[in-house]
Amino acid sequence: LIFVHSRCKLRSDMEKVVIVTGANSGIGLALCERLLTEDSQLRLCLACRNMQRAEAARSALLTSHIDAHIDLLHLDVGSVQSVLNAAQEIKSRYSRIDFLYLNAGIMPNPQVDVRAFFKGLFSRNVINMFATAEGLLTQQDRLNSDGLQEVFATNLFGHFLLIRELEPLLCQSGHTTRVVWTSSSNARRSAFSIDDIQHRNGTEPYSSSKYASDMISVALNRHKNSQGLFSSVICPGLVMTNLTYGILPSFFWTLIMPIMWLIRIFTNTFTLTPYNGAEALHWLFLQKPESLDPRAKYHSLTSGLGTNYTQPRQMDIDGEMSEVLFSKLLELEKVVRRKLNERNSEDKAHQQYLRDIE
Ligand SMILES: NC(=O)C1=CN([C@@H]2O[C@H](COP(=O)(O)OP(=O)(O)OC[C@H]3O[C@@H](n4cnc5c(N)ncnc54)[C@H](OP(=O)(O)O)[C@@H]3O)[C@@H](O)[C@H]2O)C=CC1
Ligand SMILES: CC(C)CCC[C@@H](C)[C@H]1CC[C@H]2C3=C(CC[C@]12C)[C@@]1(C)CCC(=O)[C@@H](C)[C@@H]1CC3
Repeated sequence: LIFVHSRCKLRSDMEKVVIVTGANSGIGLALCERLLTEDSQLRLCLACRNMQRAEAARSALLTSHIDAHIDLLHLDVGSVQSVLNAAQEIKSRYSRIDFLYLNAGIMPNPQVDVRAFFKGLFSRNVINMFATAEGLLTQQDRLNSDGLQEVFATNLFGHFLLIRELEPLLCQSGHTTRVVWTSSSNARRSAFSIDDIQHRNGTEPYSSSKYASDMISVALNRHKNSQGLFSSVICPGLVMTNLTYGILPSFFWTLIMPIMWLIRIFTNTFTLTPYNGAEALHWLFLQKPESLDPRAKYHSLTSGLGTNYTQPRQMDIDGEMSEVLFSKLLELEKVVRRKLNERNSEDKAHQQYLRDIE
């Protein structure tokens, strides 16, 4: 019995624990598929807001990886309460985390500036326009039920709060944990304002939130590397997923798809398939954290001949500003926790009142 027990313990010690947010579709799902192919011993946790889609994703993964150890976790990164509940659940399920992939993201109500597109098409900036969508895209954001801007809350703050809640697991002596943010080459310094971190007053909340995640990754490395937590950011390139299909009407995508494959010959950033887009996420899984550059964004790229590779590119980050953002997020965390406690006690009081008058 002791022998069996120690073998089981050995197996669970060797199993890497990997959590992926937004794992039920697109790049997140492709990453899960690639990780299971790389390491069949993984303990993989799909952290999703829609449990039906999460269940479907697990079934799809199990068809090609029959013995895989796949857990599901309910997590809506856009809701403070959901993040706190999910973190609690993670702490009760796992004794350590090896990789935390912060991949969930949204781009609501996107608008394409068609005039800017055609202007850009005949300019020297055309390749950059196709790689970053600079000057082409705006979005309409809204407040969520926590009173936060939805894009900021989903793409950045929910993930930040998750890291904060999981700190006891992520920062353990003698163990290294890797946090990987799915950022974007659409992240742009000029779209971000340190005086408006939620982007309440602009029309590029997506770009702002992704730039903020780049900065937070740099700040996390400064604060947490000594405690064994290493953070990286990636850009998957332009990938055809639910997010991109939401930008133009579907008939339009069908029309321009042959052109997209043609453009791919001239730019390596048109990775197009979720498998290709997950290249940098997969590549980071195989790297030693000490060998990584905390100020680099790792790009998934696909050559004209279809070869996938990962390339680091320096990010345009001001260290001082990333520290200020880090402090502002810590402040905001205090505020949302206080508000949530107040809301919960009001709810309790209301329920008590209802019971009393019954
Ligand atoms: N596609 C592209 O060209 C690029 C994508 N990215 C980034 O890649 C990441 C993955 O997107 P992609 O695969 O393209 O698009 P998908 O829409 O296919 O995937 C997004 C995933 O995030 C999940 N998600 C969204 N909101 C929440 C939430 N509040 N809580 C939990 N999960 C949530 C979605 O779940 P659900 O199914 O419930 O909506 C879905 O699983 C995003 O961060 C995106 O910004 C970056 C650069 C380029
Ligand atoms: C004739 C039409 C008006 C053509 C429109 C083309 C655009 C829809 C694409 C050109 C570059 C694309 C792009 C993205 C979305 C679709 C385009 C704007 C992204 C913004 C998708 C999400 C990201 O994070 C970026 C890295 C992508 C960059 C390129």
